[in-house]
Amino acid sequence: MNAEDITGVILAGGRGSRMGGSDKGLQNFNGIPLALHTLMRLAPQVGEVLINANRNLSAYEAFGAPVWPDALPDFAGPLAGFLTGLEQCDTPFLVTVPCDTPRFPPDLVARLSSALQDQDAEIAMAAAPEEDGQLRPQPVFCLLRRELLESLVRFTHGGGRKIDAWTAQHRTALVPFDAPGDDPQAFFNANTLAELRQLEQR
Ligand SMILES: Nc1nc2c(ncn2[C@@H]2O[C@H](COP(=O)(O)OP(=O)(O)OP(=O)(O)O)[C@@H](O)[C@H]2O)c(=O)[nH]1
Ligand SMILES: [Mg+2]
Repeated sequence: MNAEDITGVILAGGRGSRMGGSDKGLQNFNGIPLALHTLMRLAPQVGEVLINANRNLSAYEAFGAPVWPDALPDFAGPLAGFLTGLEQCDTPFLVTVPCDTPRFPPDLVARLSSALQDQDAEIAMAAAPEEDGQLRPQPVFCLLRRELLESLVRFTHGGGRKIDAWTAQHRTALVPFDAPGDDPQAFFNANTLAELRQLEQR
């Protein structure tokens, strides 16, 4: 699989309620808006990048990538961002990355792609250790075949909102990021401003 066959979508469409309702993707991380930091880390791994945001669209447009809001109303959750990404994706594959996990692996997409191909899967989902050291699925980090659009339209229009409930309907490869040399904190995300400041210091 070539990077050119993959579109990356940055999920920045949430409410940010644990950050006082602020637009998380526009919060600074080491002086750079989180969504722009994510864009710079993701761009070398894929052919194209889209930003999925629901507020302050012109601020996101200034980062230089196309910006698409959710078609589903009322902040339906990250799966709404998967749907937006698949709808706008012109490549055979889409990879989803949230805007609030600034240390995600620089080889994220390469490892998801290898697993998807090796296991002939429809979806490859990252799994990584959390603060307690336990390896857990990281459902917002998924590589998807574009053909899954129809399935996701059906699922979301039927009221489905949970990523893992949808991915369970498809052949999903779980891809561990806990090898020696992997940053054990790569998948730590910032839900609060305090967590964001902690991530900066690491
Ligand atoms: N497109 C889209 N993305 C969302 C939505 N809700 C959450 N996300 C994204 O999913 C990822 C994980 O979400 P959370 O950590 O819960 O972020 P959040 O919803 O902004 O924050 P909280 O309101 O504090 O839960 C983030 O990248 C969010 O931008 C939504 O309704 N639509
Ligand atoms: Mg949320």
